Amino acid sequence: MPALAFANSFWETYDLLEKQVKAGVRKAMAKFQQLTIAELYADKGLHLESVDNARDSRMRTIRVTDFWRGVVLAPDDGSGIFLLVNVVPHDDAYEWAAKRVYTVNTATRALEVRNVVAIEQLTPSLEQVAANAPTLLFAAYSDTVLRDLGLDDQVLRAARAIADKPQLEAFGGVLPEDQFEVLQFLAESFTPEEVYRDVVTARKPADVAFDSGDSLAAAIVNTASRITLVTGPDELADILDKPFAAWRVFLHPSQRRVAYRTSFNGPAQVTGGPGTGKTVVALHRVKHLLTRKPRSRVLLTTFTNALARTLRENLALLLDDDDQLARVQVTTVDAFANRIVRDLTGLPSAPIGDAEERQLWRRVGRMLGLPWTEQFLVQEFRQVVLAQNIRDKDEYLRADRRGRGMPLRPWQREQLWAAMETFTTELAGSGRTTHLRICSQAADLLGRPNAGAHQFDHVVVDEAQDLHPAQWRVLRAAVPDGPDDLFITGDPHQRIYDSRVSLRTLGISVPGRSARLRVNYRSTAEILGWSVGVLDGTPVEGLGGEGSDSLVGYRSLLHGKRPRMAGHANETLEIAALVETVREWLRQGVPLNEIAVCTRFNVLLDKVHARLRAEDIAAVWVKDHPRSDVGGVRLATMHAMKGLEFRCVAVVGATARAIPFLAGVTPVEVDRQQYENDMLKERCLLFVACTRARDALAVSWSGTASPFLPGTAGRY
Ligand SMILES: Nc1ncnc2c1ncn2[C@@H]1O[C@H](COP(=O)(O)OP(=O)(O)OP(=O)(O)O)[C@@H](O)[C@H]1O
Repeated sequence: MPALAFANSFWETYDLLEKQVKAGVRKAMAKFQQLTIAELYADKGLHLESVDNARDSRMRTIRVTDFWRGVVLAPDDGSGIFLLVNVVPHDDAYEWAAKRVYTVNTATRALEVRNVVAIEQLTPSLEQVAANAPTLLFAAYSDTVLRDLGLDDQVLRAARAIADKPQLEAFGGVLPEDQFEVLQFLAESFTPEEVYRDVVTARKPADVAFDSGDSLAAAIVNTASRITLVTGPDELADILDKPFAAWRVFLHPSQRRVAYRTSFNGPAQVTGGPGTGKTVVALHRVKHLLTRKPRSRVLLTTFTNALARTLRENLALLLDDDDQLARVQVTTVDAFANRIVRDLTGLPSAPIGDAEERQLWRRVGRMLGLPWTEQFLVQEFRQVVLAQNIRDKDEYLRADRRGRGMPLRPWQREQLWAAMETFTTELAGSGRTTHLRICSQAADLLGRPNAGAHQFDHVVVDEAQDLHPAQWRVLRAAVPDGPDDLFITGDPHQRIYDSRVSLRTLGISVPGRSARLRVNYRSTAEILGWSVGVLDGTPVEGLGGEGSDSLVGYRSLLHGKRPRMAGHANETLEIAALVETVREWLRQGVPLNEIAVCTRFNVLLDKVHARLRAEDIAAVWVKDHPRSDVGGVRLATMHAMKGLEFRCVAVVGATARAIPFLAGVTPVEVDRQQYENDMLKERCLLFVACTRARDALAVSWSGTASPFLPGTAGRY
């Protein structure tokens, strides 16, 4: 009986097909499981036939409906594996199929596809331009080096004619996938050794027929990152009927390598820019850990309750197994700490919010006649006392205040310690506490000998960049030291709260066990390029607090329109223009719940809400946690956009007064270091908001534009 495999190019179109066409695909696919190869060719309804003038003699088409055809690569190696590569309208199918050639990469041994006709047509004109180009992108590499990385004759000739990165990107869509990726890495200045390690070796599947020759069947098995092989009839029905989420099936080799690595001999870390699939990797890692040990328990944490809910839904999609699901607890660190304190002390805790905490500090400052602002007091308490788990005055007087720019004399420290005691006494008097103090208490409780039952076998941490040392202490205490204890994902470029950590000093050391993801699966290259400009190359401290992190090699394979920037004379006109933008997206068929509008503050968001309602456009607040199928444009502050994604995003009110919001930034003359941190936080906040957009991004302001918007300095 023949077997079936699906290429990712198929899923890209399948999801968009109408119901009746999908039914046609299902019916045709079922035949591949019921008939012999001879019967398939003889079947009248299927019309399995060769393609005239095809450059790849294995190309076939099948009939899906009167109007749609499937494109299939037929086996020529006696294996009987048919690869479904696309579903295309009838008239286009033959042309599409005729131009494509599938080959086996000489280095990765994976199956790749190229538009051979386009490469043949484009290369001579590129060569003409290249003859006069001052420099060529790959001039530094010899043919031998490029061939060792898997380039074949045709791609080598094309690569020799490419002058710069935009040309490479424009050409990319027609080049074989692995070879294109090798060229992209080289273009980003990775050494050939690094490219070999990150692209070629990364693709080497651990447990399959890697060296089993050039047969189509072996290559299909070796291409797990782009092809899924169907192993049984139930599986076929399952994958065709469920809404298809590519991330469940196709992992990029760099994602698969970390998610499914058998074991890490201690804490491991995955970083990467927005949309590189860190959350996807965290979910797959959970799956791996649960599968490896039948009774193991996993704690999976993220930053907000809304993100925890989405993680739970996605995990259920990925695991599809109630026993496994029951062994995972998905929560935020704060909620977990709260539960531990309640369970182990029998006492409920009542944390106050940030605004109340600031208010209390203001009262304490006034009561004691202190010269410092409440912002300074909050920061000193969080970044020195709670961060270092300081319990008494002597410890505070000796404390290392590295990272705090304003030096303090001993008598000032005495004064501050008295303020901290007043703060905690006031809190205790009203029966309240703070989230971070609950975390400190939970970490202590988990460290006691009788707490083993509350610990987990593995802890997986998503959105790790904003965790405070007290929160890290809870996570460290939630799992015994050892192999696969902590798996951490995060992006230091998305740090939007003021938490600085040194993971090593907290007993979480990752050297030799860290990986970086570089391919963005969410946004178009146009949105990404513009958003990276918001950061303006400002250096960013690494996730664990040691050294800096960078976005070198960070890229998207998708293309679309450039982000739209618009300044307006006043806010009313800006909101009117926003309504037009939203209407335009709706006219293009974008569903309401795939559109988000975000602002720095709630005041403007309220105005947007009122105006959308007046225009009969449904809108809901992200903070109300609407279910994903609830209609309505999503409204959120920039902070609430963390971790989310939408097809279209409008960032409104990006003015010089809102971003950076100087009232929240420590004045440079008070503390230069804190000023720089605060300013970076503001940049990162705008970066986070803009990188939530998949297809379209519109940024607007009234009055003077935010200085962080690339290309708009001082614009009205
Ligand atoms: N291998 C993959 N194949 C297809 N889609 C993928 C893959 N990996 C990730 N994605 C998609 O890319 C998008 C971003 O993934 P994810 O949310 O995991 O990224 P992230 O790095 O956690 O993002 P951020 O840091 O911005 O929150 C999601 O829509 C996800 O489904």
